[in-house]
Amino acid sequence: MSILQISGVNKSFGGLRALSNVNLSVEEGSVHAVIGPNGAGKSTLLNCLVGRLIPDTGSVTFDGKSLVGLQPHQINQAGVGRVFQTPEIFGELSLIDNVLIPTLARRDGTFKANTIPRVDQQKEVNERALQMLEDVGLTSKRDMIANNLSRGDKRRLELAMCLVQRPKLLLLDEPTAGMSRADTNNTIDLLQRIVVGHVTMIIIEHDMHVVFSLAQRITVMAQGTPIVEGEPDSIKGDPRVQEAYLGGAHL
Ligand SMILES: Nc1ncnc2c1ncn2[C@@H]1O[C@H](COP(=O)(O)OP(=O)(O)OP(=O)(O)O)[C@@H](O)[C@H]1O
Repeated sequence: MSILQISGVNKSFGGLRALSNVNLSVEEGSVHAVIGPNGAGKSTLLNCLVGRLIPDTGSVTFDGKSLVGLQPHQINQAGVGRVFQTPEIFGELSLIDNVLIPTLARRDGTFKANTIPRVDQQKEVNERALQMLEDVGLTSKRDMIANNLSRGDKRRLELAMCLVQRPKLLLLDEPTAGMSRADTNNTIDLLQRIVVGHVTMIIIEHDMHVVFSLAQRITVMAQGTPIVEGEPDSIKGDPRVQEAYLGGAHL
């Protein structure tokens, strides 16, 4: 059963057509990668899903509900979580407070900063936030100020902030960009452990090692439109994909 249906989506910036008649369906519980060369429209598509951009035409239906025209926070409340390339964390706060904030936001539907101390005393919320830090391997740093974390740990923290809200769909934009091979492999392990099989995920990624380690289905975009879709093995050998990547050097 599909949880996300994108139909006939177009998006232009002035005279530049960034998305052209995009149709994409994502199966509930799957990991779906969207790949393609630079400028293919991947980030534009993701931005249309999270409400940062509004498609010029077309529909985006998530869990039976239209997302087009909703504000980013409304889309988040509908169950779509996202981790983008630049971690969006509260840099001056401790890790545990960073995770408590979205826990609270999800629970009450609103967030008020002055409720943090009160919530801190609530066992259930606290335990959930602590468990989340444990899941991403940051328990020992729970009282550190988030700004002092390494780049990789900031991404782990943002993933925790996202997952603690129990999204039905998780969007990841290049989760391993700029990471060493060791950090990349750690991230793959982490995602396999706490996301794959638990949450439907769309991942945009240039690193094919990451894509083929995680994805069950892959859509290849080029010049704003999906050109091929299929299971990883069929994508690897598809000549249209090789061509889109100028000889297939990335694959
Ligand atoms: N806000 C914007 N204003 C004008 N043009 C834009 C804007 N955002 C994206 N574009 C253009 O739209 C096209 C698609 O860009 P997009 O960032 O979606 O591609 P991408 O596949 O994510 O590329 P990359 O892998 O390099 O991140 C590109 O030609 C880009 O220059």
